[in-house]
Amino acid sequence: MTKLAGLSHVSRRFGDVTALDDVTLDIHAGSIVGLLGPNGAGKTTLLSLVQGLRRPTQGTVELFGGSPQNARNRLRLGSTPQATALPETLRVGEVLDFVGAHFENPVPVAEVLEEFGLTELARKQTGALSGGQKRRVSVALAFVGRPELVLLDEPTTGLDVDARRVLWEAIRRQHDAGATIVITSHYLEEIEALAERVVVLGGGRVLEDDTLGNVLARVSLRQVTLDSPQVDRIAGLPHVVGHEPASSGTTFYVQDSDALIVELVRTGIPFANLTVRGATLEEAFLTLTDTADERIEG
Ligand SMILES: Nc1ncnc2c1ncn2[C@@H]1O[C@H](COP(=O)(O)OP(=O)(O)OP(=O)(O)O)[C@@H](O)[C@H]1O
Repeated sequence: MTKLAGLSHVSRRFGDVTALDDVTLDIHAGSIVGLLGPNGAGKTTLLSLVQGLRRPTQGTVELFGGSPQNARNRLRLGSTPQATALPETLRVGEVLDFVGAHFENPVPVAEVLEEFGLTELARKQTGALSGGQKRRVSVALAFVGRPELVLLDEPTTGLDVDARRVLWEAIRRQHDAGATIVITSHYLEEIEALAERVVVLGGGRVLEDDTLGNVLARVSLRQVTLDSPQVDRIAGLPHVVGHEPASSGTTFYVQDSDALIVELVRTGIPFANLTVRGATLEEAFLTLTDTADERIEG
């Protein structure tokens, strides 16, 4: 497997804030890596180090076998700029042309427009685009230079479901054509739709780094909601990984709901109004990262 980028024992601090804490991670050619984590987990900081926009406080970052600060290495990398960074008075086609001119062998503008469903918008000034349209232009820009590695930071935030799916299909086609992709997202369904490997960041640390299937299996929790005067005692039982107040009673996140109920009966803890349902992946993932935060803080 060819290593395209890597972080070795990387920490990055901003004053008192530790955005990344001893992160070691390699990105190999041919994969789509999903980078997940709650707000402030360190995802954007990690991408900015790989892009050479920031330097690590400790540890080393490598891009195509060299330094991310090396301009020749950066030419082999594509990334989404912030939507607000688009020059407002230029037309969509002109922006794609302008960015393409920085690369040796750019994709023809008409082809990029077609691939990302932007043909109709080619003559529109970017300042007149909707938020979702700007996002699509930003993602298209990442692919203009035929990059080997593409970093997509929350590419579909603010898009409706249909627009999101159109972008996912384009990203998948680009991957099939040879691009290696790192994508950050708050949307688990996005990571599920695209990623083969999942890295979960929390509090600046790598909490999980595994195949999509294995990570999903680990975060597949069930929710048991009930009324009880002894919430703390239930929270301390085996299988319970988290709990929070519900509209009626308390919801406990558990790996094995049957085992919890057996345990409730065995210990004689009083309870009423019990319901069980599968946790959504979003809920399961947040519980996983919250639990890890408590572990790190505690
Ligand atoms: N330039 C900066 N100056 C000070 N603190 C920063 C800076 N950039 C990031 N941080 C802090 O570092 C931590 C990680 O931020 P980062 O933006 O990498 O997280 P993230 O996972 O991308 O979050 P989000 O999902 O909200 O975009 C946060 O606590 C953030 O406040």
